[in-house]
Amino acid sequence: MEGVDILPHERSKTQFDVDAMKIVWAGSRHAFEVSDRMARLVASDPAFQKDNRSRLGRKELFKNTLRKATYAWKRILELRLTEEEAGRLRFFVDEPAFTDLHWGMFVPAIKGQGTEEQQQKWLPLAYKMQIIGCYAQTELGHGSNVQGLETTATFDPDKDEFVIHSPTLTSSKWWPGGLGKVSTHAVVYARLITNGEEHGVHGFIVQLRSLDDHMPLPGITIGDIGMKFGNGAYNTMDNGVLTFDHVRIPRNQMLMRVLQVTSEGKCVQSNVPRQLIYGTMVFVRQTIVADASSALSRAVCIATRYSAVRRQFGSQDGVETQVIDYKTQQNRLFPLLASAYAFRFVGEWLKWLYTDVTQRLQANDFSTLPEAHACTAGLKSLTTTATADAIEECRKLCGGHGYLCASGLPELFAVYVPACTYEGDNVVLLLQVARFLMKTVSQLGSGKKPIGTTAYLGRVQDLMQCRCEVQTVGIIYSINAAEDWLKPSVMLEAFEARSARMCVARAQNLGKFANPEDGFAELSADLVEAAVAHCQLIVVSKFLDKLQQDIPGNGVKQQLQNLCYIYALNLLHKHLGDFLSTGCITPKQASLANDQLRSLYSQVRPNAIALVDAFNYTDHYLGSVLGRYDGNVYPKLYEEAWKDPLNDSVLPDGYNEYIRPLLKQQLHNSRL
Ligand SMILES: CCCCCCCCCC/C=C\C/C=C/C(=O)SCCNC(=O)CCNC(=O)[C@H](O)C(C)(C)COP(=O)(O)OP(=O)(O)OC[C@H]1O[C@@H](n2cnc3c(N)ncnc32)[C@H](O)[C@@H]1OP(=O)(O)O
Ligand SMILES: Cc1cc2nc3c(=O)[nH]c(=O)nc-3n(C[C@H](O)[C@H](O)[C@H](O)COP(=O)(O)OP(=O)(O)OC[C@H]3O[C@@H](n4cnc5c(N)ncnc54)[C@H](O)[C@@H]3O)c2cc1C
Repeated sequence: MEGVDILPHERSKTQFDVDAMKIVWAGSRHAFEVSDRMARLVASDPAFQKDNRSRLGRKELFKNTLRKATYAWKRILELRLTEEEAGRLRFFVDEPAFTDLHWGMFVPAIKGQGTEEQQQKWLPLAYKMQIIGCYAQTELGHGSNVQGLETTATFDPDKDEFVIHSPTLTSSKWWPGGLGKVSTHAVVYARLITNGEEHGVHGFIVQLRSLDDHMPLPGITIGDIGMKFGNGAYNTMDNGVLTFDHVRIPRNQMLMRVLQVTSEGKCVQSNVPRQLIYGTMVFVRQTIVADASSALSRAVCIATRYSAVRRQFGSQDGVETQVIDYKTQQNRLFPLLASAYAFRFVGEWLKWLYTDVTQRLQANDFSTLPEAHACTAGLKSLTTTATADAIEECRKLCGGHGYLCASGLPELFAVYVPACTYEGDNVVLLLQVARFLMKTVSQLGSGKKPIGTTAYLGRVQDLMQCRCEVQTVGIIYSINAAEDWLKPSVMLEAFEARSARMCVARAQNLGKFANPEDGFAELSADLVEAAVAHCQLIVVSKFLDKLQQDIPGNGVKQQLQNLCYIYALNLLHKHLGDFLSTGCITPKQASLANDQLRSLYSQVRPNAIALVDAFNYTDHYLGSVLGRYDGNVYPKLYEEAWKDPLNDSVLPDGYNEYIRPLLKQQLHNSRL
């Protein structure tokens, strides 16, 4: 069987209702319908063509992005799309642009940190795109350490204005997307100074460019920071540099939900916590988790379809084996497929958590903010690291062809990998989680019961005390056969115990230091491992929770169960050292877990193609010859090669200048 016959044959083996799975993946029938409609709209419009991106020079590429982004906006208005539809449309256009920062950070910053009055003034302008905004926080010399920013905003009571200034080279704003060439406004983060006193970092709405001729306003120097990793990729974005030379803005352009500055320069703290200044980052980190499942599922879809099409080495009847049938391929690919689903569900849960904390904040209940910060920071870190690694693994799973731009994977990797850095470097964010965990553990003795995602720390403490005498044989008695690993309570207990024990051990080690900050710095690598264990537990537990829900559709729940256990057992295998060294499981139980994992791979194998079809990606969105829905890989790959500009002529440019003289010289020499 060849090419176009393979994937239909694979689909005929499916053991579950793919349409029902599409709805589970999308989150609801409504979400599925919106996504499906928007994906088709984009795919069918030649204006959104994207297959030439990697061949364009920077200027052409950027102009092309401007064209697409403004055309997308025109369509949004013409079709009167809802906010949800517009978001999906932009998602399927699949090209990083200034609009991401305008809608994703500038608008949320004003919503989250602006007073009612400020929102009323600025949001209508932003909603109509009469102003375009970006989020200017990071500086050349300071990114992770927000409190270390150098830009100043000094209040001048005589004029009732702030003076925004960049005192040093390192205080130049550096990186903000949309800043370099497009934004008319920015939310700029700067140290507030009133009456000679410092009051920490705050956000200010600053106009950067004239609304008439787009020229930078007096005192403002602005430009693009230059080419970034990869062809095409994130180079569609104008990440920018910006300096201020005593730029004046009215007092009412400081975002004042957290702190108000009066006309005398007095600071009045409102009743919301200072950390709300970081609120936009919490919002975006939450969206990044949902995005991780999109990027990962896209790579996995390409690698899975291609693994079914690709054959290597013989079998007895002379037909080569589909590479997807090799256990090694399954062992690399299926955990990534499982991760895509796992990240989808944890992303759904995180969205719920974010909505919940937002509602509480509106009601002046700030109690869940630290947990929301820890969860968004930790899950952002976990899912983006795993996704970036997974995209690269998918490229390798596609062999040599994965290295071609036509596979879609190099560009996907190049666009995706900065997610490990932006919105908080992943290690820095895990250290935040570790601080939160250490604080929680330190309060256990005081009788304060941990809640939410840390509730298990209270429970497992009890467990550790009452079962300490059997620790050498593992704390989980009930695993005596491979199938025992398929019990939700067993899986949860193993992940909870591992994380709790790692946290408690780290806290005990910290206690040995006279100065806790010295201890934290010295043990930071170990602390990061505990934070990872905690975040992995959250993902596993939210996947298990999902399975408790009513999931309609023939065979759908069974498939999700298989994926959930593949996700968890693969993690267990990868982090076996943690599970064994903390005495949570025995080597025998670990070996049973591996047996179970292999058996699950066999159950997923006939459903693999349908499980990636359930993502409902159009060929346009996938942007991959290897991942085509019809599996017609080789003819299309062959066709694609001829489109390369090098093939425009038989003889390359430079033949007469370089190749011909070289060959002639060799000929001449050989005749001597
Ligand atoms: C509508 C469509 C949506 C589409 C979305 C589109 C998304 C577009 C994506 C585009 C791609 C890229 C854009 C990229 C943008 C950026 O990168 S913006 C810049 C991001 N920068 C960072 O993330 C910097 C990272 N650093 C920090 O966050 C903080 O400085 C840090 C967490 C490291 C804290 O450092 P410290 O100095 O220790 O902390 P301090 O300021 O003193 O505060 C300590 C205290 O505060 C708590 N805390 C910290 N952060 C938060 C938070 N975000 N929320 C709540 N609480 C927070 C911390 O836990 C401490 O609490 P404690 O109780 O005192 O222990
Ligand atoms: C594509 C892209 C888009 C971006 N868009 C924007 C934007 O729109 N607006 C904006 O304001 N910013 C933006 N940024 C900037 C981004 O937020 C920062 O790059 C990010 O916060 C990391 O900060 P940094 O670059 O200073 O890294 P650094 O903090 O300098 O990190 C360097 C290394 O030091 C390590 N490190 C740092 N601190 C610690 C610590 N305390 N303990 C242990 N290790 C540590 C890190 O793990 C890392 O390995 C963007 C960045 C990129 C790449």
